Amino acid sequence: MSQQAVKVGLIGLGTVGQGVIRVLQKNAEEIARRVGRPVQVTHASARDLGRPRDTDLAGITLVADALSLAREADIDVLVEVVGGQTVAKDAILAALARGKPVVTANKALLAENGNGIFAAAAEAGVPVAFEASVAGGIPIIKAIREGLAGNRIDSLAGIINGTCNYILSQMTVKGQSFADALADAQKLGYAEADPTFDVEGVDAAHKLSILASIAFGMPLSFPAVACEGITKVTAQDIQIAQTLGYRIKLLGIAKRSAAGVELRVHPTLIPDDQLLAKVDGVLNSVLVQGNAVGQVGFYGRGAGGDATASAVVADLVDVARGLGAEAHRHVPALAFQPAAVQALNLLPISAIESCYYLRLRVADEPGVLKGLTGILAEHDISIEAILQKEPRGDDDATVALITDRVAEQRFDAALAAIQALPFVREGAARIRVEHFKD
Ligand SMILES: NC(=O)c1ccc[n+]([C@@H]2O[C@H](COP(=O)([O-])OP(=O)(O)OC[C@H]3O[C@@H](n4cnc5c(N)ncnc54)[C@H](O)[C@@H]3O)[C@@H](O)[C@H]2O)c1
Ligand SMILES: N[C@@H](CCO)C(=O)O
Ligand code: NA
Repeated sequence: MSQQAVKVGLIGLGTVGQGVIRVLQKNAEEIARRVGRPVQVTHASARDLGRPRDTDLAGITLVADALSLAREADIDVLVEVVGGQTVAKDAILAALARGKPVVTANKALLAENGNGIFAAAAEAGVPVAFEASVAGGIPIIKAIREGLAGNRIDSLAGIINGTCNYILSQMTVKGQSFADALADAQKLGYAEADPTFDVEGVDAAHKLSILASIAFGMPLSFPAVACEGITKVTAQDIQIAQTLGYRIKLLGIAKRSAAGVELRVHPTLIPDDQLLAKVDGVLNSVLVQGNAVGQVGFYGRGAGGDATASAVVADLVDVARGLGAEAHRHVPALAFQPAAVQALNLLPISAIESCYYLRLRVADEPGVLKGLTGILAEHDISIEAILQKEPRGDDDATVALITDRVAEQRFDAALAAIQALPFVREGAARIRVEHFKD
């Protein structure tokens, strides 16, 4: 067994980059036993090389810029944990062009540019590994691509943004404000460089497009993901949902049926006795429905330096074991052979069916419930639960209800008619409701 180390070039020495160095150092012996030889970061590049860091950089050659590292350094594999589009993409393509495999945690880059990057990797005959890009430390990519390869996957759904789950959990359990919970998530290293990607659902949409591709064998289709974040979820809705027996979570959902594929990210009420409702803090969880295995669930830390590094290092182990192997021996990037990846019919959100939570501010006067239920009945929408709260201080009351399943278009038509009622005030909240099999 050759003892020459596998030489890793690392670009980005932030939360994840430093985690990768720590995990490779901490578990060096176990990793060498798994690979057959040591795996070491030999070159690294950061925007500010002089910045003091807690991580031990002894023995690592610091290179002034990321592109030089990718192009010129004597490395066997490039790890990209810079984030963003420009430098990350140029460095990855430069490494691939030189026949170097790549490991990346960059879901934004893959969601936007993955089809081109995977084509370049196929051309170069080397892998691009991306386990850390979805659900942090949970080995969800490997599980879907390899562990569930015997199934036709019909759907998947899950909590795939740690920052949003942390914020919603803190608001629900500790009564913390949205702004304070977000600031904590940033301090803990969970949030993206631009946290609007997290709270507006964009990061979850990036991840969902990656999961859908490897589950259904379709090209990355990020622009087709219907995306709503958590910025409009209020403490009042969280509290009413709890009273009705639900928790609010940001979910990513991908489903395929004869009609086509639905891809959506949005806040969702989930019955509080179901698995996903109990996943709190930075934890992520993904449920996958396969036609042979049934439902499989995955659960673990979705963000943070060491948890994400766990996935990056697992990819490094895979890549290191396969160095020099013929290209056809690599697991295909999108789980299906490139020629078998097929564009599928993507459904607009208006065609999608779900149950709805609706919360309204209404005048405290007789006939309100009759007016509301009348309009829902006219649109053939049944009500599962309804709750009325007397006014406190001002003249308005609150009505909240949960509907049966209905197509979005029909629900929106009913909502427009409800909002036109003279006793309904501005500021309705409407959140989708999903029930999962445990
Ligand atoms: N933090 C997490 O929990 C987490 C989890 C999964 C995936 N990711 C992904 O991992 C990547 C890195 O995230 P992070 O949280 O470590 O971010 P970060 O901001 O902590 O680190 C990024 C580092 O890259 C450096 N950098 C920026 N431009 C550079 C350049 N041109 N050359 C060299 N270095 C440069 C920055 O100075 C920073 O230190 C992102 O793609 C992110 O989406 C993060
Ligand atoms: N910002 C991301 C990092 C992990 O991908 C999250 O909060 O889930
Ligand atoms: Na993962």
